[in-house]
Amino acid sequence: MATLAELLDDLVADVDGVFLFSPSASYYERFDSRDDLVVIAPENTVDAETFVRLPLEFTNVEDRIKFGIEGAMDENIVEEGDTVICSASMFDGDADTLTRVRVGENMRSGVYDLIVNSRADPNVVRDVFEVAVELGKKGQKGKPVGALFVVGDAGKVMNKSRPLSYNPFEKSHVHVGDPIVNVMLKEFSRLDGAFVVSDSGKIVSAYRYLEPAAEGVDIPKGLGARHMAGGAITRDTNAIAIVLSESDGLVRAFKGGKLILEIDPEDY
Ligand SMILES: Nc1ncnc2c1ncn2[C@@H]1O[C@H](COP(=O)(O)OP(=O)(O)OP(=O)(O)O)[C@@H](O)[C@H]1O
Ligand SMILES: [Mn+2]
Repeated sequence: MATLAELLDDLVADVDGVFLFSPSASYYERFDSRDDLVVIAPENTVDAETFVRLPLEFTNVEDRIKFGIEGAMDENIVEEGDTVICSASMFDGDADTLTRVRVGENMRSGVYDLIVNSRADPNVVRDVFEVAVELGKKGQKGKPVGALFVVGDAGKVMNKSRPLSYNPFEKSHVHVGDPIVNVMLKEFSRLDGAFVVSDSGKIVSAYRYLEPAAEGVDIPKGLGARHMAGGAITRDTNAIAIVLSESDGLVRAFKGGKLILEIDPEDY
């Protein structure tokens, strides 16, 4: 029979990295001599040599860990096949959880890059992405719907688009992330055109017909006008586009005129 300490030894044996999620200074100092230490936190308050930024609140520890590992992959700190031990706090206070994780290429969803390296606020990108995923999962009244969200650089996006109908958000000051707004976005997704969202998350307009220049846009063949317009506007402006396809149900994101993420909402 193994003792508890032996079981823990097995858990942490032969790891390629030790990932500390938001460690306190005193906890961090206890590890000081290791050179495979990675701190993953909103800010590098412990002055760690290797640091990955976590720009969002994650109450769910699994989501936090997945997001942090994807960030570490993006920064070339770990790669597929590596095994890391993650230390995190699940309840209040200091680290209370150790998890052994094998890094897989399937963890590189593109979501970290999208959220961290976009012009708009990371929380705004996350909220819009989640609305698109939820819409993709449930559809609208059981039927599949498509939707196009253009996020960030809203002034320029407005200049490169025109209204298809009156803008229901004209005089309102509503922001993505409000539960009521998410209901409105889902409701309006049945209507034509794009939603335009500002860097700070204000919904600037619905019903926008995008008219970006399409030259130099590198979008996979087979995608239609919604995806082309969404992709092209991100080359013409510093916005990103998050697109839910009505026909194949996938959520895609575009940045700089390129497809950077493609996920099935059912798997997310
Ligand atoms: N330039 C545009 N700006 C904003 N919305 C557009 C534009 N072009 C198309 N759309 C919207 O996309 C909808 C679907 O068009 P289309 O089928 O050509 O796109 P798609 O890329 O094939 O998307 P899906 O996979 O959802 O069918 C249109 O009904 C319209 O609401
Ligand atoms: Mn289509």
